[in-house]
Amino acid sequence: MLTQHHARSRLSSGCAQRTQGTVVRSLEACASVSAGSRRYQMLLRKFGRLFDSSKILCHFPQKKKQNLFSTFVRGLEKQQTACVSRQTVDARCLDPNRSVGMCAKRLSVEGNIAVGKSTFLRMLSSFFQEWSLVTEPLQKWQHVEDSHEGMGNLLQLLYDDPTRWSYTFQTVSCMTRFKTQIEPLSEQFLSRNEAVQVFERSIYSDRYVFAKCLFELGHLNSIEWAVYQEWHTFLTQEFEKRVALSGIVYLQASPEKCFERLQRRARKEEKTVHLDYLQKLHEQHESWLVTKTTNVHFDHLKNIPVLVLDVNEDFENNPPVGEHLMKQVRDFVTEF
Ligand SMILES: Nc1ncnc2c1ncn2[C@@H]1O[C@H](COP(=O)(O)OP(=O)(O)OP(=O)(O)O)[C@@H](O)[C@H]1O
Ligand SMILES: Nc1nc(=O)c2ncn([C@H]3C[C@H](O)[C@@H](CO)O3)c2[nH]1
Repeated sequence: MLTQHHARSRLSSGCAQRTQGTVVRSLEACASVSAGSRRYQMLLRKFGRLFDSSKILCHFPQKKKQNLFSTFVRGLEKQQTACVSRQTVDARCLDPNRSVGMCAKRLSVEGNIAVGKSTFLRMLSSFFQEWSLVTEPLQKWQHVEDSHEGMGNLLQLLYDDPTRWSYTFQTVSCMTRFKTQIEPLSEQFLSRNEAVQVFERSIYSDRYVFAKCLFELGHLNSIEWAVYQEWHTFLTQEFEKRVALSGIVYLQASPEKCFERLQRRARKEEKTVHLDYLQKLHEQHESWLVTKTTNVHFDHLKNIPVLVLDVNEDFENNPPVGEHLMKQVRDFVTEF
């Protein structure tokens, strides 16, 4: 292992055409991965080369060099559990000015209507009490301020007249999802060894499942679909890391099973939801997350890790099934 002494002697050896930014990024990356992991070794080699290949640090004032060096040494000493990929390191940082250690792993739980996402989130909250869970902002859609009527129920309007209300619904659903996804996390939460945040659905299912489906069904016309996509792309690029996810958990069940659960739950707005709509939504989920034939527009989303969990079986009233699902999520999260 590179010792403090070795690294110091390399500090004084020569110069190269590297930017300060590169050095800082390497240092931060070194500090953020587990010592002993392959990625760590790779960074170590890269870091060693940076020092070997000279000029690098001659642009830095002495104090800065010392700070950088102690950051590096702290990185060497740090024993973290997970091996973090470069892409994930980026996706985990909510604020680009924040140090790499102050990041959260961010997952979304995706799946068809009534597949059991809320139930699954409740189970996550009892297994992983330290995690931050963010439920879908459904109540906001059921209570939209209406200057004439007081409050309007947009979910009801959508299901009663989808062609009239789909565009309005998607603007509200997506806007509320953006708001929840960019909400800052407390310093206290972020400073935990493992800060994990889980969202029930995301700005991505809003577009690649629902809005796309409503367009294909003719409820969004081509102009509405184009306008929706334009502002969705714009906002996602603007917010960039603040809306990026580290992974997706896809709860998969047959449309028939979801329909059965939907009927049992009997939410009043969903009386007009039929099996064929659930079949269409199922196909959208499969194309996006399983066969990956959906054309997605954001690089980080193209390669995102997806955990597919079969939830046809009752996990709500069957503890061993539930525990097995939780274990799979635990392992999945540990991987990145
Ligand atoms: N694995 C399961 N086995 C049996 N019943 C389940 C299971 N998961 C959920 N349910 C039941 O199915 C119904 C729908 O579940 P839930 O509300 O969690 O779905 P959801 O995916 O959050 O729905 P939505 O898409 O509307 O947000 C509830 O009555 C719940 O008790
Ligand atoms: N059109 C449409 N777009 C969305 O982004 C969206 N997200 C959720 N829903 C519907 C499904 C449930 O009935 C109910 C609660 O999940 O809201 C949506 N409907």
